[in-house]
Amino acid sequence: MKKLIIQNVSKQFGDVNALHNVSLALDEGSMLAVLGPSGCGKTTLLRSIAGFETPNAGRIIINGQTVFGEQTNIKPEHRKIGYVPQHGVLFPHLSVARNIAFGLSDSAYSHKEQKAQRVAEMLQLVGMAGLGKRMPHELSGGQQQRVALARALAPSPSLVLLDEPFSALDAGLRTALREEVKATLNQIGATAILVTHDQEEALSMADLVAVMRQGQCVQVADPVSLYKYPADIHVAYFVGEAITLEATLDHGRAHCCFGPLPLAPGCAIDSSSATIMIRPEQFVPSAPAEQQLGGQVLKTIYYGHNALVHIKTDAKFGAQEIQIRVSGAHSYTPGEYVGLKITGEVMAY
Ligand SMILES: Nc1ncnc2c1ncn2[C@@H]1O[C@H](COP(=O)(O)OP(=O)(O)OP(=O)(O)O)[C@@H](O)[C@H]1O
Repeated sequence: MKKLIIQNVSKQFGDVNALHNVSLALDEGSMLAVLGPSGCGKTTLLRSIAGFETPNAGRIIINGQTVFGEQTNIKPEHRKIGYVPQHGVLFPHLSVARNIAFGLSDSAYSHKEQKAQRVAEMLQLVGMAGLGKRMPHELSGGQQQRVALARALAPSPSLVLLDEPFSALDAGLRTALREEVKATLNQIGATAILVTHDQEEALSMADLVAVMRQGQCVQVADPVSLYKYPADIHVAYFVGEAITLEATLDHGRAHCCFGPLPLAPGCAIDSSSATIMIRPEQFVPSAPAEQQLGGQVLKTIYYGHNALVHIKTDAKFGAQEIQIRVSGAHSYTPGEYVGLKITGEVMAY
């Protein structure tokens, strides 16, 4: 069953089209990442789903119930949504336990003991059992975000909305917390939407990624398909490093300065003028050989687990500056000549 359906939602602020005809659908128990650059409309979309923003057009259905559209606009507090905002999430004057209990209604949890029990369950869920008496300022940034998640999950929401919840954390903590949050949401079968401008976060956490640009949803795909088959060059660059080359397409092959290359499914088969896209890790270094693609190392950018090696291909292969991704265990010296093989298919636009 679809937990969330968004149909042609638009929102204008004056003459800014913050959202333009956005449509999305999300399965129960899955996570959607909304990915896009600053100002593309991510937060407006999240706030429209939550009911904090009223769209100008469209329809939003949660759990089979229209919460917006067709003369309906259900108030945020009746949409059964858990919201984890970016900053300033906890009430500073309330203990961790009281922060978590804040969203628990007296009707659903009429006894004090029931509330305390639910708070204890939530603390356990986010790995903070026994810390309910602490005040927010006595917690690390990561712990504060875990409490914010516990508070959002406590009332058993239909949908959990996470608005860049890791952006204020340092890199190491961010990676660890991403995995924890994903595991926690999986454990309770939550359906969630994560807003982020970090492609690594979107690809590593979500089942489905929606890429937004200037208020529009330009592609919705699972992480592997999105990375391998981006809808256009801009999406290709947004979700990773890309090398683009001019080519002609003929009978399902791209002909470029590196020779003939197989085309990914769904690309045009014939064209006298196309741009192809290759990912840096599709280049595999090999021993230099006659008539085989190769070039001279310009520089290496080392990332530890892997490295990007900048190479200028040989003149007979177009003297192109490209980047290839190699294991961090190998080192390449500027001036060194390396042979290159290209693996997999290329996208053409
Ligand atoms: N309340 C508002 N009044 C006027 N313009 C707004 C308002 N809220 C958002 N906008 C505009 O709508 C567009 C989309 O904004 P939004 O905050 O949704 O983008 P975003 O993708 O979440 O950006 P960021 O990643 O920087 O948070 C932007 O041009 C923004 O300036």
